[in-house]
Amino acid sequence: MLVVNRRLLLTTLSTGLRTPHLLPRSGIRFNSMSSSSDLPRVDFSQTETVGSTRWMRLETLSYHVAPDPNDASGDTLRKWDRAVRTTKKSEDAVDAVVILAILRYDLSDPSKDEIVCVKQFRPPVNGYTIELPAGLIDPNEDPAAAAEREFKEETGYIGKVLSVSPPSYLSPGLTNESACMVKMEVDMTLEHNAKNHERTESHDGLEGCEKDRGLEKLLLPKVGFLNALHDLQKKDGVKIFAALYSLALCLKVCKDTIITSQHPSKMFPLVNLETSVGVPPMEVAQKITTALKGSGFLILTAPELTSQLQKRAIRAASKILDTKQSSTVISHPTDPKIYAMLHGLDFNVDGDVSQDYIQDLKDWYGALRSTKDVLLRCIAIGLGMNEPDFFVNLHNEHNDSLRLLKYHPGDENTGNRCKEHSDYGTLTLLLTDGVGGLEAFVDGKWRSVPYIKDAVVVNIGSILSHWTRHELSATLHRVAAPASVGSNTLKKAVSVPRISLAYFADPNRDVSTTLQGQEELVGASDMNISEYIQWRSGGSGSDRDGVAFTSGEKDRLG
Ligand SMILES: O=C(O)CCC(=O)C(=O)O
Ligand SMILES: [Fe+2]
Repeated sequence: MLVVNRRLLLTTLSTGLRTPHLLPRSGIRFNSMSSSSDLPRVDFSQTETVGSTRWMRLETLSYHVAPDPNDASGDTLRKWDRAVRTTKKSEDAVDAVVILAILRYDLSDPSKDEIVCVKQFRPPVNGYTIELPAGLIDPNEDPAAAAEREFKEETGYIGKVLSVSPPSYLSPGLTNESACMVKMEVDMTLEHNAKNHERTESHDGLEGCEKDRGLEKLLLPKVGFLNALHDLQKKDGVKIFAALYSLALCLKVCKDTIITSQHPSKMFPLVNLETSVGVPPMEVAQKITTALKGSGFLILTAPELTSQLQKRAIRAASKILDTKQSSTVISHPTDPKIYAMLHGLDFNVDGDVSQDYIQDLKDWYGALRSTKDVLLRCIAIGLGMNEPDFFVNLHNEHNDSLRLLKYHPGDENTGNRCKEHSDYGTLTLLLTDGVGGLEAFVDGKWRSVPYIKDAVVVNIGSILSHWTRHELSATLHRVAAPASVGSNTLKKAVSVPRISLAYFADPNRDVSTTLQGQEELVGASDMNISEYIQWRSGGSGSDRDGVAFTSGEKDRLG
């Protein structure tokens, strides 16, 4: 978009230049005459060099600004300090190239692409940074050639230049340093690149200063790039180059836009939580609360619920549920499924299970735990409560459980794989392997809850519905199959096993099911949370003769 300087337009109008034949066809006016409308402008003849080293010069610039009618002094001269590279040949010469290089492993599958980054010690920030590969352009070298050379020096790969940007400015408040952004593609099926790939990160080609600074290449996935940067920042304390962070944000915004535009469901909206800590933006809180007041369901993406963690959790659940002769794995007495209930962070799984799978589930559980707190804050804010942490404080014992579920394959005669019920806690976060069947009873009909890759389903349980005087809905749901009454589920879905992981958030044990000043939860008079959960779930035994929904919820089912 072209931004037209308002002051320039006004000056143009008052000096009478608004005759139609002076206007370019686009209708945007340019003033090429030298007048006060050229201002502000630097007067380089007055530049003072304050200090200089081999590589850098500190200058104080003088620049003129337009007279300010409110400034009686009439002073139009201003000063600004800047750093200049001593290698710069002229005011407009480009100093450097910054390289966005994409490693292509499979030309038909861009989801496998990686972005080449470099980690190095940077004395000005007294720490390690993660940046794009970059380097100064040699005298008489063109930017594309400089990019190819620098890229090979820093990473060992041979890349093909796809585009070169106009000069862009790295920190224009501080320096006139400029760089062309060069986009490169690295074909990893080429022998040279494949060979170089086998070597470890710090490679032999580096010399002098680059070696001293411990420069090493880091290959980060293009899908989930922003999360990969956050992880590095959190775990290794690396400092992130601003251009790299903007690139990661743009990739994320594009991905969210594509997913949202493909999924415009009002009943089960897709919401991006945007943050995994603290207080979420008001707009997000409102979207979440509106959905949970409506269908009681929504589909959620959140920074901590990465695609990688989700894949690992599904695989771990599948492996654990396949463990032979494990007392942790229970056959459901009525539904065609097996399940395992894991409580707290010390998952106790009986049988021969790799600790790696237990760790995968612990990581998933940990990510859900912080996401749960942000969701509870969203709900408090969205309901207009004064205390955003009201619900969080009622959950600070973190009495959550993770139910791993595996549904057996069936055929067209198979009915419900999980019979209709409401969840009894406060919030449920559900991850599935994408096999269909989840249906919610909304506005008198069973409706399929869509599956969105890399997202989880969130729904409200009876306690939170009750605490909010049913402003939030504990909606009945089920995992249907073709023979379920009123089902939309296809035969294809039931012909394969189905894995899901339901994370149930329960409040602190000694909280009453009835918050002060409210009517009691139907059928649960005088129970604390422990007793109530016992009553609803049927205890910890395998007979599961609990209560699937409260009588009020049953009325809504009709
Ligand atoms: O497996 C599913 O998709 C849903 C499971 C469920 O609703 C539950 O276990 O409460
Ligand atoms: Fe459920």
